[in-house]
Amino acid sequence: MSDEDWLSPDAIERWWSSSTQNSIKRPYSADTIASLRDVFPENHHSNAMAIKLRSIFGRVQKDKSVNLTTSVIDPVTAQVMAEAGFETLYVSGGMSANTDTATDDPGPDLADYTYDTVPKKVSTIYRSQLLHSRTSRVNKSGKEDIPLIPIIADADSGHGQHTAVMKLVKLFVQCGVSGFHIDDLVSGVKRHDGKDGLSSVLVPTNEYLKRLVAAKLQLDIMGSEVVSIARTDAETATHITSTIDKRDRPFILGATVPLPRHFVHAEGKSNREEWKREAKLSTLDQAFETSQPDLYDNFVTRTHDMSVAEALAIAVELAPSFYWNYESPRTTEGWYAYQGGVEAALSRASAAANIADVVWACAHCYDADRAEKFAHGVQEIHPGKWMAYNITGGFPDDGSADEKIKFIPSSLAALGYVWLFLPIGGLTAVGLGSKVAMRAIKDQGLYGYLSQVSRPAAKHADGTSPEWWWKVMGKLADDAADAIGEGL
Ligand SMILES: C[C@](O)(C(=O)O)[C@H](CC(=O)O)C(=O)O
Ligand SMILES: [Mg+2]
Repeated sequence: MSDEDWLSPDAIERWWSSSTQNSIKRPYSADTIASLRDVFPENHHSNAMAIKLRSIFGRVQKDKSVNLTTSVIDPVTAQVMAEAGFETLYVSGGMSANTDTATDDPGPDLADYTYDTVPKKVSTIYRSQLLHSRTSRVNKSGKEDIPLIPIIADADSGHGQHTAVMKLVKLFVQCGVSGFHIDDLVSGVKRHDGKDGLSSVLVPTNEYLKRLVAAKLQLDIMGSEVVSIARTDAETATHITSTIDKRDRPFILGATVPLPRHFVHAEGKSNREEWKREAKLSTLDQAFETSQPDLYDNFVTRTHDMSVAEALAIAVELAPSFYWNYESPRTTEGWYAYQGGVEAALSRASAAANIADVVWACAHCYDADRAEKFAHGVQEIHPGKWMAYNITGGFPDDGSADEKIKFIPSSLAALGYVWLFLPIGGLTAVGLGSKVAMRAIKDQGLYGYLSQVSRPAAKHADGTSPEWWWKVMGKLADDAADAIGEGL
């Protein structure tokens, strides 16, 4: 878009009908975007990088392959990953939380860091790539230019309501991101020990979509091609904050057995487990079908567009003795019990696919059946939609699944997944790699450093040794000094 067209709604419409933008259904007009824009466009590097990312996804989709990456931790890992031939880099919120937050306070992955944490990491990695690319050109080392690698980053739950999401997205774009993911979680409530059966807590579908629309609105305001990835945690979710959205009705659980006290009064793990067993949790529709099979079709017809509260009233009108209580299993925070699974993830991804470029059902571990169900479900409604997959762990340590593991990327590619990432792989690799080197320095002193660290590094790893920074990178500074000359 030229600078003269920047504030023209017609030009914005034309951009929206281009191949990178035309699959998105926006609930706002080009006039609105024109009126929200600053007078001048910012000249974003991230636009060029985002187009590169789009072409990588487009290419792997055509080739029926998948782009695989892992987390980049710092400029050194970025450089090592570039040399290894990675085509995308992932800036993980979890790895940022563990190592380096904007407030300097590391901790577990709870997205409780300030919202500039991940964008700042993106900025460091992006700028380090620019520097390396300049060096490779200035030194004309005979090697090919070091390519700039698109960065995909973790936007967590958006760090607040729509204005926070917009500020976060703006900062990401300014920092040189090429893609980011936003999820449907309530921030900061992950239990790592699974206490009380609590895993992930979702916001209603509507709130999730609002986050994604806010993100797209900000991208449109900036004229940005950055790729948005809609992550849903519905596959592993156990709770939801509200029952208001009718799209969440099939997954809200209620008690089918009246118990004298509600769930919150059952104290301790075993009492809570027992409460849930006795309450015989079920969704409203399943409960009604089981208890009133003859009335079920009528119930479905009358309630197809209703939330649980509305549908429950109809259920009781049709069968006054019917019992289903979605209030009694609520937690002390007020969260409702939720039936997570691939169907729930599909319900969210199908809606999110209208407003985001990529859909992703976060599962942490590989499961062939769920990966297939999700892919088929998405592709049936949104043919050609880009899909992502993540694997954190879950494989047996004894090697018994190794042969199968080798084929996971090609199986995912065959299903249409375009991006596969190992969020914690970068940190684990850095830790493991430096263990050998640190042990050598500790045990053998200077000789250990020379023989096992600095000499191998000088041979094999541009950008990782001080010699390299001095000699190769120093040429940039020397060239600048020559350009400035002796003074006028
Ligand atoms: C992808 C993720 O959001 C991350 O921050 O890297 C984490 C990774 C993990 O905890 O396995 C997540 O999946 O929530
Ligand atoms: Mg994260």
